[in-house]
Amino acid sequence: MEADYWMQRWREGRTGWHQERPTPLMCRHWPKLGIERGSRVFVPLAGRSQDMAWFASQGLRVLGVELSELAITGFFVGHGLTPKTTVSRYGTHHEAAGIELICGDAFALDAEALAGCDAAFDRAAMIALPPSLRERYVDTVYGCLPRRCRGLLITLEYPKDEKAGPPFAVDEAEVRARLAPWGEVETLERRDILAGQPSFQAEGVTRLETVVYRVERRAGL
Ligand SMILES: C[S@@+](CC[C@H](N)C(=O)[O-])C[C@H]1O[C@@H](n2cnc3c(N)ncnc32)[C@H](O)[C@@H]1O
Repeated sequence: MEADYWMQRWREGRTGWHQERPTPLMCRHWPKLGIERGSRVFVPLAGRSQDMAWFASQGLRVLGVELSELAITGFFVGHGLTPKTTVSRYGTHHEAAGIELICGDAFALDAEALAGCDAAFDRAAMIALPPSLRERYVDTVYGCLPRRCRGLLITLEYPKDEKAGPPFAVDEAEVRARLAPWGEVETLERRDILAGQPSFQAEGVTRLETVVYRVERRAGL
């Protein structure tokens, strides 16, 4: 999944992953993390997710990274906000109402870029990437988060031979193996969602589950 692929999907409005409401499983599990008001939440591969507005409504600050300018503009316009714009080595930063979105490549981020983050939220980000990019993604994003940073990761699981991604199936064994070098992983919920996903059924998918993990960057690495 190269940048051109995502740019084209945004240009053509093929953004079937986008939800007009905050992710219900996030609203349900986020309070368990005990993230204090004023904390900063990192949202990788942010799209124009309403989850970011939900974080702001909870008194949290947001740092997102997203390749598509269309997605970022759509987010701010959709919320009636006019962001201030600055440029750094990571890309063009757009900021309004405590929400800062970098129009840039997540793979270009480093520990300095994420230094101020206390929490992270990964929905449709890790699972948006093919296996060949996931290792690099985990090393860049999870590996650069500050110690003790904690958050939620939401994945999808389905029989891998029944559908081509994205979204890709990322099973629990893979999540645990990939994140083990960086921190702790706890499974909070596993839910069968096939009945509510007609597009997966139409592709012949016979099992579809979503899994919510609590992840915490280990201290001392
Ligand atoms: C499946 S969408 C999910 C968006 C969002 N997380 C949500 O839940 O609505 C994946 C997003 O990641 C963006 N993306 C893909 N590769 C990226 C990269 N290397 N750096 C930044 N954004 C990227 C795409 O443009 C797309 O908006």
